[in-house]
Amino acid sequence: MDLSNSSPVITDPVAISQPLLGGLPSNLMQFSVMPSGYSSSGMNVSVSRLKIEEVLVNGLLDAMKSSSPRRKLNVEFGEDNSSEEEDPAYSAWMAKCPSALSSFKQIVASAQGKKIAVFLDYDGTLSPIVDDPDKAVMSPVMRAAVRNVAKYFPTAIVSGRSRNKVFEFVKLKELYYAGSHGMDIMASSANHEHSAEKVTKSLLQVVSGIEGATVENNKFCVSVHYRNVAEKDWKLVAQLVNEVLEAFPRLKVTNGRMVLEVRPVIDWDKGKAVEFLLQSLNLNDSENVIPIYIGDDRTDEDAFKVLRQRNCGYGILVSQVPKETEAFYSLRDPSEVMEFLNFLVRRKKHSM
Ligand SMILES: O=P(O)(O)OC[C@H]1O[C@H](O[C@H]2O[C@H](CO)[C@@H](O)[C@H](O)[C@H]2O)[C@H](O)[C@@H](O)[C@@H]1O
Repeated sequence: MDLSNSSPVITDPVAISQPLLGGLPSNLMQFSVMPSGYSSSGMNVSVSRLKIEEVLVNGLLDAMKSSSPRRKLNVEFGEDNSSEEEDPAYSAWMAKCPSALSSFKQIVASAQGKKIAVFLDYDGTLSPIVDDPDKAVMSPVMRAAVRNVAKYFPTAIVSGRSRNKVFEFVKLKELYYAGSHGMDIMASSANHEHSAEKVTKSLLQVVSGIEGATVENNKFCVSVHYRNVAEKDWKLVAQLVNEVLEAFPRLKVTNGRMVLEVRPVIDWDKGKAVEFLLQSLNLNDSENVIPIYIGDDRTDEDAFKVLRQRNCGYGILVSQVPKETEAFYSLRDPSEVMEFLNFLVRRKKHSM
């Protein structure tokens, strides 16, 4: 992720022509992007690194939310959350961000005569959050639901994981994949990967003494997981990550669901990735295309925001707790995501 030698984000014909992306139109091969706020000299790094203390506080809040009793009901399928709406705070939030299932009729009415494009986050959206990131598998029924959706609608996975890794979980060749928060559809330089390897090595060294801390190399981004670390050690994890990053001024850290995500300081995120995919897939006609983006994480907010700003399509937040969001609708958990995807397919078949 040493960004000093090359443009940070340019089309990589090798990367985008890989079979994983499956049949991208040829215009994608010519598409290139130079994000704003960046100069190829590498001097104009305008995004300041989040203070690690801030990250930690956010992380603590996140952890508190994640470990709430509501989350404990979050078995992937078949749980009874019928008392959910009785929580006044949740009900108030649902009034602002209604269920995409109960609002399904409105959603399809607005999509009448238009083409739907589906964008899906992976962790927490298609697979339930689990303690071991390597075991975040997708259930066969969810895979079948996503496969069916992709039969009728252009469908992309937009994940914080590396593209290859998320493909190993999803295993569907008919989808489009954007990994490393969208950087893995188009990042060009081998330097990025080289730097990810370097920082991964340093991070592994420093957290090796902390029980439960793990480091995951996501090709252009690196995740430091603290889900399985005793709470008393979280601050230490954060401090150590911060110290390592002192030597990598072109990297920043953001906080996810009990994970510190180290990524390049470039103006690129899941929102930009969605815009890129819409353009590349000839789906940029906001009059006739309705993009639906489903995700559970802070990084998905960038994509929700893009859809809101374009005034076309819908962000759907997966959450069992009220959250500030740019999404229009909500779903409680992956089981509801699956239900929503199945509804889309059923409705499509019905209208044919
Ligand atoms: O954009 P996503 O597909 O949601 O990826 C975001 C991060 O997801 C993974 O971590 C999260 O899920 C793990 C498995 O359920 C969980 O153990 C961890 O606490 C969560 O933060 C992934 O491992 C990270 O690398 C991604 O950045």
